[in-house]
Amino acid sequence: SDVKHIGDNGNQRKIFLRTTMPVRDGAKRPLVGVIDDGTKTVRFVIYEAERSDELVSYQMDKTEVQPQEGWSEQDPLEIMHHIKLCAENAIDQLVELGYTKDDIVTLGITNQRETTIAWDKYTGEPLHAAIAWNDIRTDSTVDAILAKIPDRNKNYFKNICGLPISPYFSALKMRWLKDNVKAIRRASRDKRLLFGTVDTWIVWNLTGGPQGGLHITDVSNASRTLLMNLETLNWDPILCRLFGIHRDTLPQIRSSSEIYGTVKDGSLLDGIRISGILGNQQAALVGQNCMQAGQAKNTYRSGCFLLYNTGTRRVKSTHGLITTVAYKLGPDVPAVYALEGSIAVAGGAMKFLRDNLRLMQDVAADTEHIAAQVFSTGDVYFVPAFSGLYAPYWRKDARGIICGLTAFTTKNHIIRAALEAVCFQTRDILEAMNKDCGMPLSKLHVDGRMTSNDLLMQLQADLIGIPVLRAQAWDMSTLGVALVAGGAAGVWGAEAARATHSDTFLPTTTDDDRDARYTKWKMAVQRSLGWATNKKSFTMTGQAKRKTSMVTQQSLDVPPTPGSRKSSLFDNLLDVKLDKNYDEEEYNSYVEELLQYSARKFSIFVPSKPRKKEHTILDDAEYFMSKKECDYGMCECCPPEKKIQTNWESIEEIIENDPEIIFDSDDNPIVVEPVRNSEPVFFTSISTGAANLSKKINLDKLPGVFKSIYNKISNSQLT
Ligand SMILES: Nc1ncnc2c1ncn2[C@@H]1O[C@H](COP(=O)(O)OP(=O)(O)O)[C@@H](O)[C@H]1O
Ligand SMILES: O=P(O)(O)OC[C@H](O)CO
Repeated sequence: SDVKHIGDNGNQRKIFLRTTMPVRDGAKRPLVGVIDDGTKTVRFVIYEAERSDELVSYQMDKTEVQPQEGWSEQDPLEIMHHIKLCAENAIDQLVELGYTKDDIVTLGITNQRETTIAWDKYTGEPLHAAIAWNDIRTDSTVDAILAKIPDRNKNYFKNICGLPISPYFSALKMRWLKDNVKAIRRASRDKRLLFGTVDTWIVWNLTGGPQGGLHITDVSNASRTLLMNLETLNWDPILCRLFGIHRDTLPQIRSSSEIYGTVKDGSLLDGIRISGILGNQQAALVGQNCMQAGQAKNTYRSGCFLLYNTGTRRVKSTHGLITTVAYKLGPDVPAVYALEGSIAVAGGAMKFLRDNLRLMQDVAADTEHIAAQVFSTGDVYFVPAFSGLYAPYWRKDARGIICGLTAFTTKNHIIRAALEAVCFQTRDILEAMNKDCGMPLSKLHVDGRMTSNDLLMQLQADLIGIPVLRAQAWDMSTLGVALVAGGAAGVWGAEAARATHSDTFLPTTTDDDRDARYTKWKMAVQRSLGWATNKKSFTMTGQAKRKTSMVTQQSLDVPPTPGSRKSSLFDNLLDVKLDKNYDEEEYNSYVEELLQYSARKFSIFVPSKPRKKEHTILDDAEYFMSKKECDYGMCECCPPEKKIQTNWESIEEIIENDPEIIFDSDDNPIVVEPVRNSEPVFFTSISTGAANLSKKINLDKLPGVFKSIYNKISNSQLT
């Protein structure tokens, strides 16, 4: 490696450690083709086996449709069309290099995760546009689901599937499709409905579609649906019932690396095997060679996703991260898990500044240059919570803000603040990861198109205080899946050449400096929370008066009689016919037990504050803004000793304990405040099969009936 010191750029001193790229040795090798369906683009990339730099590639942009604010759709047919065209164009380039299509021995597929497609099994026709991962139309679907869950706790099923209930994940999109699209309900009734993430749609079409196409997915994609049990690696019956998704409509879950089948679609790819599937962020983890527990990578694209390999251990995050399957390298080997911090908007903020505010013309060419015109953001902070905040906050009610503007602020400051927002969000994730894993990360591997921005990389190192190692190429996802597909096809050995990093960015700031800036970032985040109330999202999505097939919150007041469809909290759950694989008796007791714990027995612990009839939005805003400066010790009024403390725990607690604003049937806002005054009692011993439910209970408010039920089930003496 040679070391380069690059002169001052603003006040950023950049330090690179450059390693050399792998050298091609001239020998002809088997080829591995990769289909990469991203949010914005489709690519077809071809690798020579065991070589980490791509041989040829071809890319096409996709059409993103936004029929309403917050909605984001894609055309499933366009995805298949682009895959074929990209493959043809990439294969054309092979000829000039002395290869032919027949040298491609196998295919891998990597894809945007969570994006959901529904189609007709017999005609192959999509029944609706694909609902993209970042679409937030399911806001009210989330609320309807939460209304069925004790304390409206979005993390209630995290023990089972690793995820919070959020519009991000596929189950919500499937539920929305069933609730809102007649054709889908009809197809479901006629047993013609198939659901899938994009990998499933692609494989089904490539392997014959209506003529015997394989309806499969891999564990990494399945773990993003909110329907997969992380332990059994299969669809979880309780979750399927909760969301009202029948297992017959879901694909079979397979490993990430095995020969699934052969292309049979009459295209140029006909006859080639398919042997690898990975969600694009998990694929980047493999591509970056973060295959040991304790290694992590961050991919900066439209969104930003930090994955930390935890080996075969499922680490449950208590700090807002999600647990996901990283990969499973064969049907008979154990799955490897990861903790993930998902950031919804990273590069997307640059696109927003270009397209919506017209602050620049070309993101790739202009961002770094413009941001480097100023030494700092001038205390401007930009929280790009366009569709809420994902990890670690999981607040769908957050919205974007730019704060700290003065008459001195220019577009240079704002663009720089957008870059810093990506870095601060990454620090949010690292803080949570360090707490969950108990050991701070010592370096961060990065990739993704945004990493070509040197200023961003330097700011990232400065704001997290550890070295940032940039991968040799921006795209590690296609390399990762080429590796697992090549492995299953026997052409890519485990010890073969993997990607190496090419540049290292070292931190140049002090701890105090970065902590002070981070405190300001947290304050900005605080101000973005609670902006989008349910009322707004209802108006935005035009669903205000829509009747869903979900039970409404009112039905919580009906005492559940297990087995009775009408009074059951899990009304629509019981609507779904029992799968023939279920043991009916076991199943019924399972559901019954869940009902016991999910019904109003728990919900009554939501504080029943007397409703102020005259409550207005302004009162709520006042609440949000009150005492925040003091909470951070940054106010004018507090004694100096308070000001020096920055207690991250308490800040997180404040965020966690923020009130949520909901609206009653007359559209009056109600502030739902979490219980704060009394000590919660924690017990975890209620075992309900796959669901291991635990609940925070306020003993003072515990009614006698609950105590008897609890004592009966848990065989203990709660008095
Ligand atoms: N030099 C750059 N500086 C900052 N942002 C960039 C730069 N180059 C690309 N981006 C941003 O990175 C994202 C590109 O990611 P890409 O991989 O094409 O998208 P996707 O995540 O949709 O697959 C875009 O949102 C773009 O705004
Ligand atoms: O295509 P990307 O890079 O935007 O990836 C999106 C993620 O997979 C969403 O979870």
